[in-house]
Amino acid sequence: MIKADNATKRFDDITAVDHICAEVQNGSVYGLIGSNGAGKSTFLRMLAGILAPDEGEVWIDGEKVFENTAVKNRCFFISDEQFFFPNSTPQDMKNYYRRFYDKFDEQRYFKLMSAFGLDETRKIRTFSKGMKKQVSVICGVCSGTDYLFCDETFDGLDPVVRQAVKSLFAEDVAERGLTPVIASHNLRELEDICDHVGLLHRGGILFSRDLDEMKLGMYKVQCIFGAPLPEDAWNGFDLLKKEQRGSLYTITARGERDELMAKINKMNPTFCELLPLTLEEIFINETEVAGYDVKKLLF
Ligand SMILES: Nc1ncnc2c1ncn2[C@@H]1O[C@H](COP(=O)(O)OP(=O)(O)OP(=O)(O)O)[C@@H](O)[C@H]1O
Repeated sequence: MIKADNATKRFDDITAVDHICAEVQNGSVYGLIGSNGAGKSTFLRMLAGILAPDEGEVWIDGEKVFENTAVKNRCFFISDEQFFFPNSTPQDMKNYYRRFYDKFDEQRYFKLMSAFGLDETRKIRTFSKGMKKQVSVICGVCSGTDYLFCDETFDGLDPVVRQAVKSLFAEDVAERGLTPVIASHNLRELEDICDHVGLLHRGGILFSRDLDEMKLGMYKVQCIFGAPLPEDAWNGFDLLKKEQRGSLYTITARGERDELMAKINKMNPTFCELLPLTLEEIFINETEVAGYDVKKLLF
């Protein structure tokens, strides 16, 4: 388990990370979301033991992270600003990581390089931004670490590769209990992968919640009626959102699923179905309830 206990980092008069207390359970996928400058990269670097806290502490499975080689051997950091040795090839980087990480899986590296269509003997500086990211991701998952810290890792990847990377992460989470912590300013990029999301704002964690918990008791329903409904038709519902286009309504409401559907069916819709809620919708609704306007913080 990763634990930040009042973790604080200052750069001169800027407090980039401000007394953060947070926990990341092993085997979960933690999304760290926040606008530009919120402190995501700094916090991620503290979790990975790259930056020392000025105040507070970061622990991994009860051990301090900073300057702890044994703990660092269990962590891989995929930086937003890609780091490769000058003039290096993927093969050089693989050999470097193989020396550092005891559990580096070389066979898997070969397999993934070929699956992603990357030439391991070509100079990385000649690769595109997305290809460089792919090399980092492949080295990251092949290092066999327990924790993977990803800073804007999906940014710049095309949709097919993004999905492939998400599948790789999901496979490692399921098969060997990997714990990825993924920082992004875009909630949509964390869709389908995170089970826990923390919202960072001005260096502090505003909100940290389990997605299944957030989804509980919140439903989105699309229904069509013979004619537009009167204004007071939805009065008996705990509505979070209502959209209307003629006689087509899309509502997001709190409540118990069967009770909600029974109430709508009593209104005699010609069509009615439950729709899945997007991560963005869940998050917006939930943070509104907690008193924050997430649209102002993220979009
Ligand atoms: N090395 C540094 N020296 C001085 N200030 C820094 C340094 N690194 C970060 N900061 C400041 O700390 C604050 C948080 O920066 P950080 O990079 O952690 O934010 P972020 O949430 O990752 O932003 P982005 O989404 O834009 O990458 C910002 O105000 C930034 O200017």
